[in-house]
Amino acid sequence: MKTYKIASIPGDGIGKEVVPAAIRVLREVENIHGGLKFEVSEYPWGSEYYLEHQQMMPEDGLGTLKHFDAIFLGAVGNPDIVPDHISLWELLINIRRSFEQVINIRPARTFAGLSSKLANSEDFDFIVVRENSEGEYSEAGGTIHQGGDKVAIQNAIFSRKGTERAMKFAFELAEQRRNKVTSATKSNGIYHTMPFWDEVFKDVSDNFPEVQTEKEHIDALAASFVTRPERFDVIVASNLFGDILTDIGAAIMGSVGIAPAANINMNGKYPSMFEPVHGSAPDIEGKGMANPIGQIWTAKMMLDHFGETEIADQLLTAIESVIRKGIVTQDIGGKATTTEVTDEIIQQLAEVT
Ligand SMILES: NC(=O)C1=CN([C@@H]2O[C@H](COP(=O)(O)OP(=O)(O)OC[C@H]3O[C@@H](n4cnc5c(N)ncnc54)[C@H](O)[C@@H]3O)[C@@H](O)[C@H]2O)C=CC1
Ligand SMILES: CC(=O)C(=O)O
Ligand SMILES: [K+]
Ligand SMILES: [Mn+2]
Repeated sequence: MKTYKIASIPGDGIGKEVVPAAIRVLREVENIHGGLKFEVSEYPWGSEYYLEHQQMMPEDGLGTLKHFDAIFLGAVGNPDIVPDHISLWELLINIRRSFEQVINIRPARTFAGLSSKLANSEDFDFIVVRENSEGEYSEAGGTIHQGGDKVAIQNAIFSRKGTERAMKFAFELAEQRRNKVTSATKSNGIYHTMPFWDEVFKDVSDNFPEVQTEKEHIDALAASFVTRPERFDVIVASNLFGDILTDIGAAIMGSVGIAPAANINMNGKYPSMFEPVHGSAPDIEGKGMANPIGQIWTAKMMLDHFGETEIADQLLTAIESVIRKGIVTQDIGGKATTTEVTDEIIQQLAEVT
């Protein structure tokens, strides 16, 4: 029996609805597989925890998480009670940085039976590799003066090490796919960091002569995601560009509610963290309407990460068949509740295996 220790952090809002749903699916994975066990420990960290303790997680929270095989997180953010930059930086971004989860992998693709928000869209299947440790998401900077004189400075940080690492990851991923990498740049408007980004891209691409490359400015690239998503294979992007592109990728699939993501630690020192692209969706919290597919597909990525690829593929097949049957939540055109979709995925999983 192989046992995986998972730290579950539902977080805020619909995170508290979709994480338990995905854990139920993982329980079915255990049943079907027979040789796998998930030891799940749940931590109630988030904005409500902050109200009580003035911090998003306990002082030794990272020490607690460190010993797990993976972290399975929903979403963080309840802007009514904690400012977003505090809640995200103290929990989500703190874990990403402290645990050196330097790459964020975010796939997007069409599914049979799921009508993309694009009219007459062709099939597409791409993965955004988002640099996850530096870039525009940075604490470097500050404010001076107050009121009308107030000035805010925010520095973007691009190291050769971090940039090269993300690009190399993207090329290696492309080699296992369709051999194409697109670089998201903006070297026409951002004077220092983006020409540097282009320079590193050129250097890394020289080591992968068989991979086709292109670079596109982020504005045009964002438009291409909408007009011609079928032409992409792997896209490598900085932290902010990758963040924005992956919400577009999710939107053209049909909904941000189905997009998965994996925050990958590459040096083996700390666990990786699996959390969907979407946030805590306060507008639909508590209504039973949250699409659980993003979180469940994220669980599939966690299974892949563990090397349990066969059952992971079966889980994706189960998700696909539920989409095809149209037993889906409102965001993708159905009437089903979070629980009904989850029940159906569990049932399909039993049937496909
Ligand atoms: N990784 C994380 O934990 C993230 C956290 N956030 C935080 O979440 C809060 C809300 O942020 P928003 O910008 O509104 O982004 P959001 O992704 O939470 O919501 C955007 C829209 O998508 C819908 N949506 C999201 N997930 C859905 C699902 N599973 N099923 C159906 N509909 C879904 C929401 O109802 C909303 O209309 C903020 O506090 C924000 O900082 C936002 C993005 C990522
Ligand atoms: C914070 C956020 O939106 C993200 O990391 O995707
Ligand atoms: K999330
Ligand atoms: Mn985002």
